[in-house]
Amino acid sequence: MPGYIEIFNLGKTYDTPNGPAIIVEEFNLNMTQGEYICLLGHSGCGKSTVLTMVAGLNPITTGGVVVENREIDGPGPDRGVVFQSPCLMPWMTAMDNVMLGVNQVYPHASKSERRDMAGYYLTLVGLGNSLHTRAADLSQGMQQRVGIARAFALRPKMLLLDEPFGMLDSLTRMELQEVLLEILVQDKVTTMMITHDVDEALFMSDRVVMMTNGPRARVGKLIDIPFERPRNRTEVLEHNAYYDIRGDMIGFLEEQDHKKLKTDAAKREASRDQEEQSCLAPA
Ligand SMILES: Nc1ncnc2c1ncn2[C@@H]1O[C@H](COP(=O)(O)OP(=O)(O)OP(=O)(O)O)[C@@H](O)[C@H]1O
Repeated sequence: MPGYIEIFNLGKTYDTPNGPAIIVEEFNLNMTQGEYICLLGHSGCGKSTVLTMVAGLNPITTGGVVVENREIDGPGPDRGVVFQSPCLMPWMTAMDNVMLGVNQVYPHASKSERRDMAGYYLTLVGLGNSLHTRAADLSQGMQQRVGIARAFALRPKMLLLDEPFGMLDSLTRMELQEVLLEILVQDKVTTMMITHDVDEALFMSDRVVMMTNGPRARVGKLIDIPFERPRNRTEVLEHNAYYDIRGDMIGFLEEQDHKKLKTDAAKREASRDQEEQSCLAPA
């Protein structure tokens, strides 16, 4: 059955000084509407490469991405992106930062409708009292809230989050995870999020995509997360499947570690052999 989001045979080759490097290859994934997926894998395996290709910000080498029956060919308002740092205009207010995107995507709505839209999402993320505060005067957590409101206010079909809570302290992080889930219950936006945090993936997602180590990274394993929504952190932590699934995820990452150690050792041996051969070769 075709997915609401279809990612088929997605591949990325970067040109490097040492020649082409195939970072992602044959990455395949279908998502249903409203599904929340986390991408998990070792640092440098290619998670951001996949996410930025889906966002249309990174040219695709092979394969493609279909969002609700339309193959993407670049960035678009149907996909909202939130990075680790929200990149706001520091001299503009929270409201004006959100309005920047809303004005572009909804030029035919009246000014008051656009302000209502921006104000609505800023209030949902807990910034109802800071609408007119300059971004530079907001804490990091508040700035990230503006980033999330900005993405939602465009009413995207898909939300792409690249470690959105990575720079926040653990309390703010937990608070924002809950804010995000609350909005998603209402808006049902299909979401792909990168995280390094196994517990965050367990709390947030419907499925976790475990990526293999690069080069040629792909989907290594898909893990279903069975916890009911709306989720309550304590109930999730106390669920009898929690530690089994967590163990499964960590087991996969450890397995990838072993494979990497083996490939690195084989590479070192091959380069030593090559050096020896060149020393023995007649001048
Ligand atoms: N523009 C580029 N040119 C060449 N190589 C690149 C480029 N961008 C990324 N890479 C390489 O591609 C690989 C995957 O990078 P990517 O940022 O997608 O990984 P990641 O899994 O998101 O990493 P992290 O978890 O550390 O953020 C890395 O080896 C990186 O050095």
